[in-house]
Amino acid sequence: MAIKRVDYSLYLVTDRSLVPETKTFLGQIERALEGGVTLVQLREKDTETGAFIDFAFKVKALTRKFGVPLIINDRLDVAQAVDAEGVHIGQDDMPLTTARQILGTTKIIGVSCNTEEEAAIAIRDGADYLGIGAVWFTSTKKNIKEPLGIQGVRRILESMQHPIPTVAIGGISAKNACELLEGSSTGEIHIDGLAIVSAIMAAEDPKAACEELLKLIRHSLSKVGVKAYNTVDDAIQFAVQAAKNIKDKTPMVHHITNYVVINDNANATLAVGASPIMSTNRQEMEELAAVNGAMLLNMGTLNDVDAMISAAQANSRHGNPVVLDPVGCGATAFRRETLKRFLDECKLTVVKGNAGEILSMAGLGGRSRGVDSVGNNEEQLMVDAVRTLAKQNNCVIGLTGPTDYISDGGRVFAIENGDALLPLITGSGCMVSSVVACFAAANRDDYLLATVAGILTVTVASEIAASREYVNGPGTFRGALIDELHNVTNTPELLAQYARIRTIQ
Ligand SMILES: Nc1ncnc2c1ncn2[C@@H]1O[C@H](COP(=O)(O)OP(=O)(O)OP(=O)(O)O)[C@@H](O)[C@H]1O
Ligand SMILES: Cc1ncsc1CCO
Repeated sequence: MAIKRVDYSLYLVTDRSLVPETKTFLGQIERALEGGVTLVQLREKDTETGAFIDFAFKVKALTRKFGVPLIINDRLDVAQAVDAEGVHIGQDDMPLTTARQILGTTKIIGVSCNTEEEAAIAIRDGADYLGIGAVWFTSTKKNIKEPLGIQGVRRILESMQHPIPTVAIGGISAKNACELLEGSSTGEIHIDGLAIVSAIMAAEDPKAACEELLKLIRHSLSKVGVKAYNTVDDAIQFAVQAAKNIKDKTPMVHHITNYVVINDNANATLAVGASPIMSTNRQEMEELAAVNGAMLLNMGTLNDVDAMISAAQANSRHGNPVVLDPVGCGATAFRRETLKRFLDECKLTVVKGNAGEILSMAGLGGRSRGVDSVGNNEEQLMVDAVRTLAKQNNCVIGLTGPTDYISDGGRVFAIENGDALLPLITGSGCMVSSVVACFAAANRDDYLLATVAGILTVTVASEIAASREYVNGPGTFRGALIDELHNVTNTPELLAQYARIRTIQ
């Protein structure tokens, strides 16, 4: 997946032996996903490799649909075969450093730890998260050492000099979830989520069980000071800092864009403080990916689609965000097929299109007219489209128009900024995508908020540009827009001053 901020809150660890007789293993996992689990670890101890891979593909199809990362226990080969988002390894499994060499930096690797020393070594060797346990004795794991209890978990948290995300595991249920989360918190460090086996796998109704657990976990996490980054204030603060980060990091943003907008895209990229490179030559894709901050693909004037796909894949291998602008994607069979290839063959971080394009992607076609926006539509339709597409494609979806809607499948933001001159210049949407790519390049911790920040920057800049007295139509506005992209990102407090953002539940 395009790695977004990983939500460790409710982490399902599977165990097929616990599934009630009247239920199926896959059905239990699907119900759990419906109930909101935020991460799934497939743990198969006695399944033959072929059968394990077959089953893992089925689980991957489900986790992909729900936009949840899939982690494979112990078996790197299976994780690679199904392109899972990561692996979880125990102390007796393959060493972390070897696993990292094999999987690279873009995959999540979690490590089980039972002591302060094990935690320190896993952090030193680059684990993405720790599974701390067993907290209590449990029927699902036989040969466990002395259980840690709540105080043992707390001791490990206290010992962490460079904290990374942690989940607790072992005997956890709705009965002890809050006590564990709140009791192990040190005030500064807390566990980020709970890994749960039997309370979900053996449940008669895993969906209801997960909903209850998630409510308890979220409540306790907010008590120990976890921020969800889902308010308008969060988005605005993020945007202000994110603009500064572009200027500090000056990331390179590789564009394969259309020939109508190419110069405006390069100038917009420079104006916000990033560095554009507009190469289309296959021979340098890999080398560029190694030094690149983000990749932008734009479908406006499609030429060498294979080169675009290999460039996107090279960037994903290097951990770079990939932004797609699906220009006119519903207009012709060729564009529909090309979009499908991008979705199937690339790991897209953000897809940003106008209303017609995004609705067409959501199967609500017929509303798309060439590369133009359809104008006003029901808000609910737009919100459902961005949220569902984000879940299905495991990425952030941005839909632009008079109001812009952005979702990562959970959170949804609406932006009301923007001047009516924007749709009168060709490629204003393409410029938005370029700027989103710049924000994503320099702000990799939350791609939803980076996308909000990118769209906000262009729309605020457009309002300021339109108000300049020398602007008297689309031509002068186009130049002024580049000026104001530069000014707004040099004084990003303007974003906070002008922002008209809403959250949608
Ligand atoms: N009527 C409007 N009023 C204010 N802002 C608008 C309006 N319509 C679009 N915008 C803004 O203009 C920008 C481009 O959005 P739009 O949906 O027009 O893109 P697009 O159709 O993909 O453009 P293009 O294909 O020309 O690149 C977005 O930032 C959006 O917020
Ligand atoms: C007009 C046009 N045609 C293909 S791309 C493009 C620019 C808007 O995306």
